[in-house]
Amino acid sequence: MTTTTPEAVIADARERIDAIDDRIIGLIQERAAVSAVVQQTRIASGGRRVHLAREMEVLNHFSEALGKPGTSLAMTLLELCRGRI
Ligand SMILES: C=C(O[C@@H]1C=C(C(=O)O)C=C[C@H]1O)C(=O)O
Repeated sequence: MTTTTPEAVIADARERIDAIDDRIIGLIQERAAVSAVVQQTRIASGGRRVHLAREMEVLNHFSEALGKPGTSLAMTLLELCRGRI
């Protein structure tokens, strides 16, 4: 029989959390790069960097999935991807 201490369970779970966080950070960087393509293309064709109607769709997507904190998360994500407005 294997005995597992609470300390070992916590240390193992934290390692998994760190690995998940690394993946989330990578996905955010990937999202920012894709977002930059859209923004640069729009600016190059005479448009604006920011498109508020689209941002509302992103905010709604996150709030439907995650509730009110999802809105805050989406706002931070938008700031990371297009800068402050
Ligand atoms: C990427 C776009 O440009 C900007 C960045 C967005 C984003 O990162 O999701 C959303 C709307 C725009 O303000 C877009 O219009 O889709």
